[in-house]
Amino acid sequence: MEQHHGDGPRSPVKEKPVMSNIGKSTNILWHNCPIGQSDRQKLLGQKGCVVWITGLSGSGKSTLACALNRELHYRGHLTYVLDGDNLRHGLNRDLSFKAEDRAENIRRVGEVAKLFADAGIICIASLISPYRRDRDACRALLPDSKFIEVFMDLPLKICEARDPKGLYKLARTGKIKGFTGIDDPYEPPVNGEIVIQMKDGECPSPKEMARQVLCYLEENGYLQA
Ligand SMILES: Nc1ncnc2c1ncn2[C@@H]1O[C@H](COP(=O)(O)OS(=O)(=O)O)[C@@H](OP(=O)(O)O)[C@H]1O
Ligand SMILES: Nc1ncnc2c1ncn2[C@@H]1O[C@H](COP(=O)(O)OP(=O)(O)O)[C@@H](O)[C@H]1O
Repeated sequence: MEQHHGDGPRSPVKEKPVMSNIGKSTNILWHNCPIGQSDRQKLLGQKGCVVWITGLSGSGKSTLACALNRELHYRGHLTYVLDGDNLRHGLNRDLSFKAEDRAENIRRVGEVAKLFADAGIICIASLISPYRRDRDACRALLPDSKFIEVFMDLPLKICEARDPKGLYKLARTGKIKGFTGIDDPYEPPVNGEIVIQMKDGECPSPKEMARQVLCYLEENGYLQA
């Protein structure tokens, strides 16, 4: 992040630094390093960005994240996967599934993803991220088309039939409350960059889904510095 992110004006060089107040942090100063994002991108031969995969539980988010990660890795690109389920084992272990905790979950992951993108890495984030407002807030953190939203547009019926963790069954019998798609909302993206859909009643294979995203990255210049 080479630009100044404070509330106040940019600190003039060799003049008294201008302190900022951000949230509960008072008297803080943005420090710029001489090696920046463009230097790291040149080193890596790619553009740092965030591929944000959203969709219902069981829609294939993690499957796509892993398949895309593999394809990019074998083509020599540096990637990192941020998976909602995994992050809830650590960074986000204090968060529940109520709306405000989901919002905080997405905010934190958005900020982490922004750091990865700034590092020049192709960051693949796969989270249900059910609220449009929370996803849009992440998009706003990543200007210049660095936020690529991928919607897993699979019907609830398919996701529920897969039910690899048995969670839909628990939700249907009331043993899990507030389960996305059952008794908690999911707001689909309106203008996302990529939509993964069934074709002729068939779900694309993991490799096909990954190729769809890969083509987008290639066509839009992310796979070169
Ligand atoms: N109530 C409820 N609703 C939805 N999902 C639930 C819930 N309780 C547990 N799980 C499990 O948590 C995984 C989703 O975590 P996320 O961090 O991606 O969710 S969110 O973005 O904060 O909505 C999700 O993983 P995926 O199935 O991979 O989506 C579930 O395994
Ligand atoms: N394209 C696909 N075709 C067939 N099965 C899939 C596909 N994508 C995912 N699956 C299967 O569906 C289940 C849920 O996938 P997963 O990636 O865990 O979804 P999510 O991360 O959205 O919860 C898994 O059992 C997975 O193997």
